[in-house]
Amino acid sequence: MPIKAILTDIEGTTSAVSFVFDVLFPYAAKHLPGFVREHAEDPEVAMQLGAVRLDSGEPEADVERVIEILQQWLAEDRKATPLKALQGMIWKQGYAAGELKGHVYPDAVEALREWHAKGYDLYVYSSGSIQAQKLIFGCSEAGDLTPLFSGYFDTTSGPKREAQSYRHITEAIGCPAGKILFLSDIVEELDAAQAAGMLTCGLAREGGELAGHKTVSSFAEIDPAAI
Ligand SMILES: CSCCC(=O)C(=O)COP(=O)(O)O
Ligand SMILES: [Mg+2]
Repeated sequence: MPIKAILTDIEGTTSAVSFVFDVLFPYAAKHLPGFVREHAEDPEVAMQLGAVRLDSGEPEADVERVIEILQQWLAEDRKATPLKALQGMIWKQGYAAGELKGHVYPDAVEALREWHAKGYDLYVYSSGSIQAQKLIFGCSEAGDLTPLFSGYFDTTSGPKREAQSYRHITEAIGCPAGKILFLSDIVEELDAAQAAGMLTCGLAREGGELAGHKTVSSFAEIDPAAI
């Protein structure tokens, strides 16, 4: 069955882990306290602070305590939806100020452009919020790549290591799972996508093998027509 859609992870797949860990996360950690204090009453921010109180089991937490919880989650790299939403809002300011530029590997840029031109529908699935996904590709070192994508999925579709999340995404994309190719650097994510019926390809940019999945070190090695 030929591939119709390609769904890609970001961190470690289209973009360097080091960009996320050494640039994006520290930027969010540095600006989070000031951002939350300044915007605590803004409806979008207030909604996320409420979700932190709920998820942490601390319904009475004041703003300073919520900041502490968020900093703890940041340190643990917790893929919590309210943290991810707030990170996206903070990064938006960094991209707008010219302090951030999204890293996308040149081989990923070239392949994504080629696949789009050939008619494949391209989608993103990342733990980063949809806003953060649009920013990394929209304000990338290679320019605005968002016209290449047909849609974005984040943790609101479910955790990346659970097959059910990929079933939700398949339904949203609207084509059979067997026509969707999922790309990731994490074997548990590939396993979950495969369990939901998707085809998979692992990215091991430092070399090596993602057990049970075709593995490549660059997008240049992926030919969706040959999968
Ligand atoms: C949208 S860039 C920031 C990515 C991020 O916040 C993250 O947690 C990485 O998640 P991924 O699912 O892309 O590995
Ligand atoms: Mg990844």
